[in-house]
Amino acid sequence: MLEIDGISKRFGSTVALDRMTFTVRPGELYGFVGANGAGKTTTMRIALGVLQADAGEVRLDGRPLDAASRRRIGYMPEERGLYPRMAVGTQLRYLAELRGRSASEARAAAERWTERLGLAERRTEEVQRLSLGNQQRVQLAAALVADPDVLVLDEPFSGLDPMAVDVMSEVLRERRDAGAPVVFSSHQLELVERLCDRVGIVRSGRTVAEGTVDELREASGTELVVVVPDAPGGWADGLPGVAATRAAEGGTVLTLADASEPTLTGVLDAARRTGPVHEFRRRRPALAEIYRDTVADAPREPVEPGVAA
Ligand SMILES: Nc1ncnc2c1ncn2[C@@H]1O[C@H](COP(=O)(O)OP(=O)(O)OP(=O)(O)O)[C@@H](O)[C@H]1O
Repeated sequence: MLEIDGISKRFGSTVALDRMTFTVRPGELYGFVGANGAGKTTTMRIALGVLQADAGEVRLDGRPLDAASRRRIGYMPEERGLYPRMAVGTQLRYLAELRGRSASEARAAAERWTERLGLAERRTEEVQRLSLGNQQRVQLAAALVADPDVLVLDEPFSGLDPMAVDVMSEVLRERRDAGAPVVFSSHQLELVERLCDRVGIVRSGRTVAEGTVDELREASGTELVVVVPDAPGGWADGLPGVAATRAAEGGTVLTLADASEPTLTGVLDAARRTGPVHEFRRRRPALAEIYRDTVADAPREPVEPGVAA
């Protein structure tokens, strides 16, 4: 389990992190999302010991991280720190050996991961001669080659072609299924929604919402889609428990102030009085919408871990 507990970090007068807190559990794929400059890379760098926090603690399996436990983490940095002139295979073997693997283990792991990530033909090529997407595959191989217990990946999907996105997704799921905590940052919210068990939304260096996408949906309020073709405009305005209405999704979308049984029954009865009801369902907002709403009205104080804002 990887715990980021109340990490703060300033760069001069810039507050990059302000009590950043979240936990990635074993066997969990955790999506770390937030605007440019929200503090994702800084958090990951601190977790890997590349940067020092001003306050707070990072723990792995309950113990503060030290040099030895950091070696258990496979890290894919945003700045993609590979040696440009080294051949792919040599580089991967070198990184595996640096992390304590024997020469034969390192060779086997480099072969396995280059094979798996579609890089077998590129093993003898210099990294700098590869396309950016292929360099990124090598970077993922570099994070995996020493068989880490935890994966921390900074925007691993950016710039990948659809096939590479599929391979990356599959590898992350596999590591998760093998019991590793896996955390990655991304601006591709559809992908995060599809892939992640839990999501942390950060703003201005703090976690402002956290949970499964369904929990975040629940916390973002209830909307109903009602399609009543014969209804006059404004048919749902002012119904008890209805905070707002708008025309969308081929009918009327009602934002409920409360999603209680009487409110739902009242809306359904009102809809029926206008004529046939073609659709009556709860709307499921996409993560991108929840994200926009959450970031727009984020609270000033951070939420308790595990509680969606
Ligand atoms: N080395 C540094 N020196 C000064 N300021 C920094 C440094 N690194 C980060 N910052 C600042 O800290 C804040 C958080 O940056 P960070 O890179 O962690 O954000 P991010 O969420 O990863 O953004 P992005 O989505 O653009 O990658 C920003 O205001 C950034 O300008």
